[in-house]
Amino acid sequence: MPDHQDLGHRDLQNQPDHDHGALSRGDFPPEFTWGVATSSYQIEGATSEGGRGPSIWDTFSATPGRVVDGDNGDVAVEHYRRYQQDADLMAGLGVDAYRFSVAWPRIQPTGSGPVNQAGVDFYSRLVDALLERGITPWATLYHWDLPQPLEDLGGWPSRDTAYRFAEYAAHVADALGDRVKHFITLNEPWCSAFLGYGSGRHAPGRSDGAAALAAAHHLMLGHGLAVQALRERVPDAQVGITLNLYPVTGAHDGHGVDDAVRRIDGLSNRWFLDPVLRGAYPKDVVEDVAHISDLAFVADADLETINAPLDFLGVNYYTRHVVAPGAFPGTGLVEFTDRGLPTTAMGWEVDADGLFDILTRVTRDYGDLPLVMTENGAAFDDEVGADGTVHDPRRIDFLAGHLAAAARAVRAGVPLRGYFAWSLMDNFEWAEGYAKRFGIVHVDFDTQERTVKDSGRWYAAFLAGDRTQY
Ligand SMILES: N#[N+]C[C@@H]1[C@@H](O)[C@H](O)[C@@H](O)[C@@H]2O[C@H]12
Repeated sequence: MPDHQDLGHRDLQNQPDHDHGALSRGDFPPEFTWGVATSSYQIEGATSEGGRGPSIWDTFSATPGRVVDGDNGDVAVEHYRRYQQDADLMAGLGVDAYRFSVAWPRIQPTGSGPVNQAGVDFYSRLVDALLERGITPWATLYHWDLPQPLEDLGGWPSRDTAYRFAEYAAHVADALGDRVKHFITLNEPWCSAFLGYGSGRHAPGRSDGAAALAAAHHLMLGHGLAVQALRERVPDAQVGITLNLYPVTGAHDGHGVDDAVRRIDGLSNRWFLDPVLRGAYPKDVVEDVAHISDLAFVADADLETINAPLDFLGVNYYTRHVVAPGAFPGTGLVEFTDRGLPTTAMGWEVDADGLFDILTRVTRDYGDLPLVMTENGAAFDDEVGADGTVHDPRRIDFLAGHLAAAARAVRAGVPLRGYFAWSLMDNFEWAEGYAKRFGIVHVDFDTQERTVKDSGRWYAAFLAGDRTQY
């Protein structure tokens, strides 16, 4: 069991900028974990094979207008059948670890009841393939592919789903816990709840603020119950949760900006950080959402369950939020703005300093819990050249700049323990379909041919100890 002390506010000295330009893995602790990350629905395909049941993303993708170009994960990048080839790719990159997700609908096709042995066998084969190549498996239990039958029974707004998730976690622990010792319960519950049930931009595509808040709560309750199930079955496991976190900055210093920053920091970050790491919802944000929900779904012992001791916090970082009061000050409306910085293909500003800011903030405000960058990367419009290579200098610049920021955070005292590049290979980018490429390995979606991009070669060289410029 973890024994970190919550040291409260830490005085993290912002170390002087490193000798700008020189960076190597030697700038990180020797035991630092270097990896790549993916998720089941984004890469596996074979959605009707091996006894897998339907997920909310199968349903959402099949709904006209929900996903760009009507794309879906039916084929994806065929990882279900190409996992040995992909494990070879990872070995070639020289990664220490691979963060993948287990598809709940492969383990329990209806979301409850007996285990589908073919599904268990696939992940068992994948884990063995990784271990044979000296690659440590990190398993995410939930990366958004909820079994559709559970959505039909209410989905994450329903408390029962939290209990079904804990049962599923126990099955995964029983099946893989002899070889998998790193577990992430949830990936980005903010997206599952607020994009899935709030804006409807993600599966299951509902637009109901009260349902979104209930979903967020039951996702976190499921997290806490799953931590218990994992610890009972895999006592030597390292267990964490992954949150997408954002530094939030005011667009100017005019009237109302501080409140805009507080509101967005509250809903983006503290609504999940505080229950998971402090066992309480942030009071100011409870007031902000009171007109949407009275949180009647919160039962007495829930926050104690959610505040289960963790071994690490996974942080997904992509960009910063820059905000200003909305057109009607005092209404609580907030506008998201930009600073005219270079952007990725997702339209997100490239802001490596934001990585330093969010890592130091979490350590300063929430104590010495080890942190792991479970995702960081960028989408750019990559093309395979006539010579068969993929030149992606902007992704190299992105990775180098963010790794430099991570090294600065380590020097400032952040207990950062690992970094997983998002993503191993181009894949199904949710509502953007296959139009957005995040991989350090290019995939021809027609032929399934994999081509290591220049950024993949750069990452491999970095992992091999080469010094790089940034
Ligand atoms: N968008 N985007 C890229 C990336 C997405 O592909 C991952 O599945 C999510 O965990 C997280 O949102 C980040």
